[in-house]
Amino acid sequence: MATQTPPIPFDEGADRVRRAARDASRLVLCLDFDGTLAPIVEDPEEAAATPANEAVVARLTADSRVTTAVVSGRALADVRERVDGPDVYAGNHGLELERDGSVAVHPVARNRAPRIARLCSLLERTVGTIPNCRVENKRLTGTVHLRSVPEVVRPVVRRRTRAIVDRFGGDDIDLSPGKRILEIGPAIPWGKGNAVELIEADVPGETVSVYVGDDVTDESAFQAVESDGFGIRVGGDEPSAASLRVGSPDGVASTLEWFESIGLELLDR
Ligand SMILES: O=P(O)(O)OC[C@H]1O[C@H](O[C@H]2O[C@H](CO)[C@@H](O)[C@H](O)[C@H]2O)[C@H](O)[C@@H](O)[C@@H]1O
Repeated sequence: MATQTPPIPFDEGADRVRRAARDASRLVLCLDFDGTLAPIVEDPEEAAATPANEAVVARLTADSRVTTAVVSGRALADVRERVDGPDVYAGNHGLELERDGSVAVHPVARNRAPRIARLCSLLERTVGTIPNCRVENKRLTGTVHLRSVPEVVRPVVRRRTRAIVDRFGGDDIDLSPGKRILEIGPAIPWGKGNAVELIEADVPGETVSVYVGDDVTDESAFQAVESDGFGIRVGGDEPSAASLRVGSPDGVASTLEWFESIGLELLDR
């Protein structure tokens, strides 16, 4: 596990980013969706990127020196509907990756998809009947949403979900936390960080990589970029593998605009 220290505000670390950009000829920009491009909302169906984020991602994608990727915990098909046009999409926390028009799916995750489907249907019939508890079947992973469940009831949902996943998932399926969610997925050592490494490997020349995200599953991606780039965490100064932070999806838009107006100018200087 990488050292986790409190990230510093992006503005305070911008000089380091400037120096790294001068040594590079290309920018790899990987972006999480919920809580990063899109503000967190009660109903996951209603989540949408802010207009400023949508616009700046489109402008950066149009620049030939930039590779943009959206790397989400949502199913690839879902996140694709929500953000238009990046060069690469990664869905289900990196288990599916769309590059150059073709989609690669982690083979173990593909094999375990029927188990996930079975678990999601069991969960729908059990915790899913608790008012405001929603089960999202994302094919390769599943999510139990707690955000709208009254606080006193959440421990019951957690307990029942854990019992079902232990009983019917065994050693093959993991349960992990997220922002007011429980994520069910194949127990394999693969996450967003692995997807980011594959994306970086496709880009030739000297690159500077940036990953922006807000949740625990983004930590492996911060780790992947921090050796020769920058993790930017959306949120407060809780310890993270990211060295930099911004406060909100509006702060993400300002930071992406900084890359557009200042960062790109410095490439190859
Ligand atoms: O990796 P991400 O793109 O950030 O996806 C992580 C999960 O995001 C969604 O849930 C989160 O956002 C919802 C809408 O704002 C919110 O209601 C929920 O409480 C958050 O945890 C999505 O629904 C999940 O499938 C993703 O895994």
